[in-house]
Amino acid sequence: MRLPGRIDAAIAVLTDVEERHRPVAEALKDWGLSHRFAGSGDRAAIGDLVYDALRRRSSIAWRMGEETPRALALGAVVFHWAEPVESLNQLFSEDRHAPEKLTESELERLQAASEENMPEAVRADVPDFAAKELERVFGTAWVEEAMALGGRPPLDLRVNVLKAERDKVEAQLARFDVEKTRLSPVGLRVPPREGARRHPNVQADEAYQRGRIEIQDEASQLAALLAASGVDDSGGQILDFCAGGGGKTLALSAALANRGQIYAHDADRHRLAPIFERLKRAGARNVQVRQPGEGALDDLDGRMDVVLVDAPCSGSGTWRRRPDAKWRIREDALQLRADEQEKILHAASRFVRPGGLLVYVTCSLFPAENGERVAAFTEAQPEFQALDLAPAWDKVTAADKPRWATPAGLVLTPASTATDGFFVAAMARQP
Ligand SMILES: C[S@@+](CC[C@H](N)C(=O)[O-])C[C@H]1O[C@@H](n2cnc3c(N)ncnc32)[C@H](O)[C@@H]1O
Repeated sequence: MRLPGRIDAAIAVLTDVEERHRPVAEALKDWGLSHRFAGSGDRAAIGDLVYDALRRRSSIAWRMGEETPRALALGAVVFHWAEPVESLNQLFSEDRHAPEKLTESELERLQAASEENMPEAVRADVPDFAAKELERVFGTAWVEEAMALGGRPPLDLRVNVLKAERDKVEAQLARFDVEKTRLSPVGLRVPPREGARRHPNVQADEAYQRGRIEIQDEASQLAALLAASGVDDSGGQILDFCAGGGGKTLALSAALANRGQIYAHDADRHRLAPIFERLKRAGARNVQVRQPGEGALDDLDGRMDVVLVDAPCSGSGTWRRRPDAKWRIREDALQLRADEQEKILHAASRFVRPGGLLVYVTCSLFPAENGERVAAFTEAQPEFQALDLAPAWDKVTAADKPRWATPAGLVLTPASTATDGFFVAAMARQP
């Protein structure tokens, strides 16, 4: 397929997403199944175009004067892939898979390159209520922070130090143009790709198959390292209360060098299911999986050095990877999330031993899910005190402290730390 056919396909996928309220990944998969002639390069390029159109949806719509799938796809190609608008109609006329030729008004809109007079809220490319939340954390820097949430993400890998060394894996994966991550001492990064170039399929690589690497954003790696720094080098006991598929559990296991004991728990046994295979591949031997159920954790009451709560959240920090979620989220869902987060914090806190740590993590940037939850929790349970993470940060990384660090928690963002958006806080229980 050439570019016109890919644009036409992107319009079809965006239409499916809009009209049937479908997640992008599913709509793309279906398109691939019903167009088997398209190669993997085509599918990746169509995916990139759809994702880029959604990442920049409000600013593209503003420049095009309409928010149709066609306007979004054309705008993404011209404004963000720097495709010269003058040659598009010629290309379209030479390709039978092309969309309809550009109208006069589309040509005019696509050629009027200026973003002058674009309102801040449009340039930020986030829903209005999110703009307010972001302004509460980042003040005047909120537009810059919001815009970075509309960029393309890198592909980050965590080197599993139980099985491999970072330098060696970096050399083995040199053909993927990997580089060492700046903050995480165990990370490698494939930088974001330009235009229709795609990221390598690292899961097919021997390094992945043999458990030497995991796919994990640098911010997640840091969150796990910060949590693990709450136990000493001889090991300790950590409860990963919301372990899901085990991303952070595996990172904790490696950070403890297979010493101590980690308990992986989740309220949803289906989410936990992949963990068994992943633990095996990673060679993690210090993890016990605790399936949910009445009394499943009773023996851990008041005994854990660290309890990690990687809470369910809006995911606003990961909008680069899931831009469709950015436009689907509703303001009233935030309150429901906040209530859920509060309940989980209280439920998890009973497992922290006196003198131990409750580490609270979200992949959100909204204060309603972050600092405010910590403040509400410590007010309700005064035997827990928010702990300044600065010393822990210095223990896990040689990098400077992040820009958005306060004694109540660290905020990592695409703009300030070149990671996904993450919040990490620690609360110490009185000895
Ligand atoms: C952000 S995800 C966890 C991701 C995981 N830690 C990782 O690194 O791959 C949040 C998880 O919290 C779980 N969860 C939701 N409510 C819970 C509850 N009340 N108790 C424990 N886990 C819960 C969800 O099932 C979900 O797997």
